[in-house]
Amino acid sequence: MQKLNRKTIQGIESYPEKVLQFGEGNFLRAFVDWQIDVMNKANLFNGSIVVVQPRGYEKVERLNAQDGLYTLYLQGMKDGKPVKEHTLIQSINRGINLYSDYEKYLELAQNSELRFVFSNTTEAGIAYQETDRLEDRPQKSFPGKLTAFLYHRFQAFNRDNSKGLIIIPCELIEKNGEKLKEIILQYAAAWNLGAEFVQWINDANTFCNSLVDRIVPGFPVDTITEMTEELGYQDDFVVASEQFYNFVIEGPQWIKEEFPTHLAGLDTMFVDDLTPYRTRKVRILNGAHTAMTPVSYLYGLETVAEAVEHPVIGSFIKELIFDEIIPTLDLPAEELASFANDVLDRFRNPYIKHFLMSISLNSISKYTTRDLPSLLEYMNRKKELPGKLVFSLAALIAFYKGKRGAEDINLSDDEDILELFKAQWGTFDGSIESLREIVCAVLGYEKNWGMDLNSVQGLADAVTNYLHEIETKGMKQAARAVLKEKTAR
Ligand SMILES: NC(=O)c1ccc[n+]([C@@H]2O[C@H](COP(=O)([O-])OP(=O)(O)OC[C@H]3O[C@@H](n4cnc5c(N)ncnc54)[C@H](O)[C@@H]3O)[C@@H](O)[C@H]2O)c1
Ligand SMILES: O=P(O)(O)OC[C@@H](O)[C@@H](O)[C@H](O)[C@H](O)CO
Repeated sequence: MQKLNRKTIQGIESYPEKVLQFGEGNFLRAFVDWQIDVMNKANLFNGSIVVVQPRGYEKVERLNAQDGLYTLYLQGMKDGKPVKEHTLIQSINRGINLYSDYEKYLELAQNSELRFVFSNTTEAGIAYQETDRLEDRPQKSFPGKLTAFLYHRFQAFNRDNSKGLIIIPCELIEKNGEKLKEIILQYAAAWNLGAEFVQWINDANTFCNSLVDRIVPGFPVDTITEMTEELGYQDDFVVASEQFYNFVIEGPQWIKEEFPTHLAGLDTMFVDDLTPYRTRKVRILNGAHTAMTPVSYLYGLETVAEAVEHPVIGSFIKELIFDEIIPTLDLPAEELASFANDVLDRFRNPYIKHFLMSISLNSISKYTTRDLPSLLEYMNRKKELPGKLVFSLAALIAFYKGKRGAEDINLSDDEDILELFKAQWGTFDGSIESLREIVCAVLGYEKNWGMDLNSVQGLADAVTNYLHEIETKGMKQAARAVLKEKTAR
C-alpha cells in the first residue's frame, strides 16, 4: 500500500504560508485546518499552515513524512440526513521541529505574508513558565515560544505595525485570547523586551477570545483497516470527526475580510461577547460528558453513544441535563432545550465511537470548570443539592480508585491528583467512616476546586452516602436508585 504524501498523490495545491499553528493534535486538524482547507478549495483564503508541536517533536516529523497531508472523515447528521464523507486536507504546508530547526521558526517570523496564529495546547497549555528564557531554543511553554516569535518579528520588521498578527487560541479556557496576551506581556516584562515591544504587541496584534465546538474522537482505531482499503493509501494521521461544528470568535468584524469563512458557507461567528455561547456549551455538552463518564464507565459501558442509548444511564444523562444543568443557566429556556436536544443527538452519532476513557483525561479539574458551577448555582437557586451532579462527583471518586471490578482503570491526571487518590484509597478499610474520610479529604483539596467543598452544606454527607452505595451495591444498582430521586440524599 502506498504511503500518503505529495509524490504519491497527484495534483496537490500549495499555498503561501499565512498561518502559524501551535498544536498538531486531532482537534485542530479536524477544525481550523479543515476550515482553511474549505476556504482554499473555494479560492477564498489562499494560505497554508506551518505547524509547531507545543511539546516534543515526533508527531510533527511524522506529519512532515506525509508532507502535511491527511484525511478527515466527517460522520454524522448533516442538514438532517446521516452523511459519512471524507476529504484530503491540504492546508498544512509543513511542520517545524523546534529542537533541530529553530532557525526555520525564526525565518517564518520574518515572512511578511504570515497573518494568523492558531493554537490548541489543551487547558494546561496557556501558562507562564518561570524558567523560560528568550535565548532558549525552544522555550518550554507555548506562550514563551510565541513571545520569542513575536519579538523576532517585531525586530525583523523594525517595529512595523502592519506586520502584527491575528492571534486566535482555541484552548477551552475562559478568555483564552486575553489570557494568552497577558502571559506574553508577562514574558515581555520578565525578559526586559522594552516598552516599544509592549506597545507593538498592543497596537499591531489582535488577540481574540474564541469558543470551539466539534466532537473529534481522533484516529479511528477500530475502522482504520476498512478506511485504508477505501482510500488506497496509508495515512497515519486519519482523523474522524462529527459533522457538527461551531466556531465563535470574539473579535472585530474586519477579521472576516481576511478569514472569510462566511463566503465559504461556513457558519463561523464573529461576535462582541461569546460568554453566553461558552457557558451554554461548557455546562451542557462538556458538563454532561464529564459527569456521565465515571457513572457510565463503572456501569460497564465504553462509549458515549452506548451511554446515551442505555435505558438507565440514558435517563440519568437526560435528567442531569434538563433537571439540574439547564435550570442554572440564564438563556431562554427554549434555546437551552433545543441546544441540549442537539447535543444528545450528537452524542448518539452512530458513526463514531467516542470512548469514555478518552473523555476521562483530567476529569477532576474538568469537573471543577464544567460541573461544579452548575452544582453550586443549583444549590444557590433551589437551596438543595442536585442529585445527579452530586452522584457523578461520588462516581468520580469511585472511578479514581482505579478499578472496574477486577480490571485496572488507566487513570490519566496530574501527578498530585493521582497521588491524592492513591493515598486516600490506600486508607480505605471498607467502613462508611473510612469513606467519609476519603470524601472529606478530596472535597478539601482546595488547590483543585478553588474552595473547600466541605463548606457546601450537606455535600460531604451526600457524596459519602452515594459513594457508599456504589461501593456496597455496585454502580448498576446505585445508578438505578438515583434516577428516582429529585434531590441528593
Ligand atoms: N477532541 C475533541 O473532541 C475536542 C473538541 C473541542 C476541544 N477539544 C480540546 O482540544 C484539546 C486537544 O484535543 P485533541 O483531541 O486535539 O488531543 P490530541 O491529543 O490530539 O492533541 C493534544 C495537543 O495538545 C498538546 N499538548 C498536550 N499537553 C500539553 C501541555 N501541557 N502544554 C502544551 N501543549 C500540550 C499536544 O502537543 C497536542 O498538540 C483538548 O484539551 C480539548 O479540550 C477537543
Ligand atoms: O477534549 P476534552 O478532554 O477537554 O473534553 C472531552 C470532551 O468533552 C470534549 O472533547 C468535547 O467533545 C468537545 O469539547 C466538543 O466540542
